[in-house]
Amino acid sequence: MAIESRADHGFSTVFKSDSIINESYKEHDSPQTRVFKIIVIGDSNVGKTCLSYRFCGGKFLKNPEATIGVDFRERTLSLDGENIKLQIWDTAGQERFRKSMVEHYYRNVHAIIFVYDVTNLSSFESLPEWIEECGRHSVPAMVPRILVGNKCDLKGRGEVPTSLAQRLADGYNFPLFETSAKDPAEKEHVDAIFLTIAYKLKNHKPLRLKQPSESGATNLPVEQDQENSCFC
Ligand SMILES: Nc1nc2c(ncn2[C@@H]2O[C@H](COP(=O)(O)OP(=O)(O)OP(=O)(O)O)[C@@H](O)[C@H]2O)c(=O)[nH]1
Repeated sequence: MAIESRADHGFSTVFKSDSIINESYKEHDSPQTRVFKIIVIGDSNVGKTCLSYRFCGGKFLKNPEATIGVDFRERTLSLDGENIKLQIWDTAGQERFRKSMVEHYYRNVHAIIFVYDVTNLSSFESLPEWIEECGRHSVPAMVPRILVGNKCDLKGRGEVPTSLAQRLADGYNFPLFETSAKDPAEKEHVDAIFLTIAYKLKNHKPLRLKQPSESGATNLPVEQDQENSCFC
């Protein structure tokens, strides 16, 4: 079953209905809750669905189906007394399942997670293409991007050495995480990846110098929209 997307996105598309709403969402969602959109990008089969499910549902999803378009999950966190809702867009890796959706993935995104499979060199070699795709969709440079190597439980059979991944991450100035959506011992590490992003976004205090023509006052800090925000 599918549900229509909300009108405030200004488009009509479908999401799968397996969205997982953290229990805390119902209890704590309030006008003060800040919502951040995070997209998870990478080749098919690298574990994007399993990673987002591990974070939002706390479990390893057995037998996931290939994502068609986008799966939508969310989890609300309470950070230093403030509610932060992370809206995770788990995107399709297969071109045929994503092409009509790509514009929607990147619109108003707050952070991007690029995923590769540590046992699959070609999924790692695809990363520059995924990163360039973001550039082509005008994602502002200040939107945080991170790199995640998944399936570390299979690391013995690994094809992508950490040193190689670190070089790529350094080249782009992205943080690198290696983890496993499958290994229960890595559950907290997966949480930590998303928490790192949440804190970064939470601590973002957008400022803009108001122009004299707007108010008569000068140098007053006010909220600005995402396009001009710095998340650093
Ligand atoms: N060993 C191991 N397998 C994993 C892990 N994460 C995912 N998998 C397996 O990898 C396969 C693909 O996982 P998905 O999460 O569906 O991959 P995806 O990137 O979302 O794939 P698309 O939806 O096609 O883009 C499944 O068989 C999962 O069980 C992991 O951390 N370790």
